[in-house]
Amino acid sequence: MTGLFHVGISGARGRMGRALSQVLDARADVMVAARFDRGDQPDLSLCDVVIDFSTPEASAELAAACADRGGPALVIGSTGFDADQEAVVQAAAAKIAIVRSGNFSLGVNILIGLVEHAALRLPAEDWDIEVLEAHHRHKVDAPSGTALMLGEAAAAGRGADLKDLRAPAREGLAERSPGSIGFAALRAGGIIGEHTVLFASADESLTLSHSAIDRSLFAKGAVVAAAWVRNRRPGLYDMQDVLGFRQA
Ligand SMILES: NC(=O)C1=CN([C@@H]2O[C@H](COP(=O)(O)OP(=O)(O)OC[C@H]3O[C@@H](n4cnc5c(N)ncnc54)[C@H](OP(=O)(O)O)[C@@H]3O)[C@@H](O)[C@H]2O)C=CC1
Ligand SMILES: O=C(O)C1=N[C@H](C(=O)O)C[C@H](O)C1
Repeated sequence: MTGLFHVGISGARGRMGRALSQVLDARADVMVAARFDRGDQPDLSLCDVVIDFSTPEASAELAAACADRGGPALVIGSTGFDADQEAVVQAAAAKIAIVRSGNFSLGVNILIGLVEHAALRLPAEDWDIEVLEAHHRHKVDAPSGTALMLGEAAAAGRGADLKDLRAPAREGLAERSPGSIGFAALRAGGIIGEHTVLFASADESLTLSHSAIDRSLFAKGAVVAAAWVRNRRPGLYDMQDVLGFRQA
C-alpha cells in the first residue's frame, strides 16, 4: 500500500525515539502525528501506526490500550519482556496487528536464518553453542532481545525450545552442560550492538557475527515494519514476516 500515513512515536525522547524522529522527518510519505513519553496521554486516534521503543512495561500498556480501541497498529521494539508482559502483547494481537522484534536490521534477520541452519547441520553431541553480545553502558536488559532471538534460532535448528536448552548465567564452579546454549553479555561505553553466535567442537569453531554501526539502522527497519503493518489483519508478526522470510 502507498500514500501518506501517520505515525506516533512512543519513547520519543529516548535514544531510539530520537533516531526514529530523524528518520521519519526525512520521509515525505510519513507524517509524525504524535510523540509521547512517560506520563503523557497520547491521542491514539491521530495515528495509523505507533512505533514504540520504550520499556516492556510501557509497551504492554500501550498494546492493551490500542487493542481496547481497535487500533492503531503497533511496531514494538522494546526488549526485556517478562512472561506477563508477553501475554498482554499476545492478547492485544488478537485485536490489532502488531510487529514485534528485538532487532529491525536486515543483517540480523538474515543471521537468524544462518544460525538456525548451522545449528541444524552441526551435531549437538560435538558442537557447543554460545551467544555473545555487547551493548552501551545504558542498556538495562540482558541478554539482549537479539541474543535471545539468536538463541531461539539455534534451539529451533536443534528441534527444541530455547527454554529447554538455555544455560543459567555462569558463575562459580561448574562444567558446561552438554547440549545447552549459553549467553554472555558485555556493557561498555557507546557500543551500538554486537552479536556473535559461536559454534565450537573439540577440533574447530565457527563464528557468525553482526555489528550495528549506526542506531538509525533500527529506526529505518522499524519504519519499514510500520509501512507493512498498517491495515494488516490482527496478529503478532515479526521482522521475518515483514521481510518475507517466513512463508505462510
Ligand atoms: N528492536 C530493536 O531493533 C531495538 C530495540 N531497542 C530497545 O528499545 C528500548 C528503548 O531503547 P532506548 O531508546 O535505547 O532507551 P531509552 O531509555 O533511551 O528510551 C526509552 C524511552 O521510553 C520512555 N518511556 C518510559 N516509559 C514510557 C511510557 N509509559 N510511555 C512512553 N514512553 C515511555 C523513556 O522516558 P523516561 O526516560 O522518562 O523514562 C525514554 O524516553 C529498549 O528496550 C531497547 O532494548 C533498542 C534499539 C533497537
Ligand atoms: O538497547 C539497545 O540499544 C539495543 N537493543 C536491542 C536488543 O536488545 O537486542 C537491539 C540492538 O542490539 C540495540
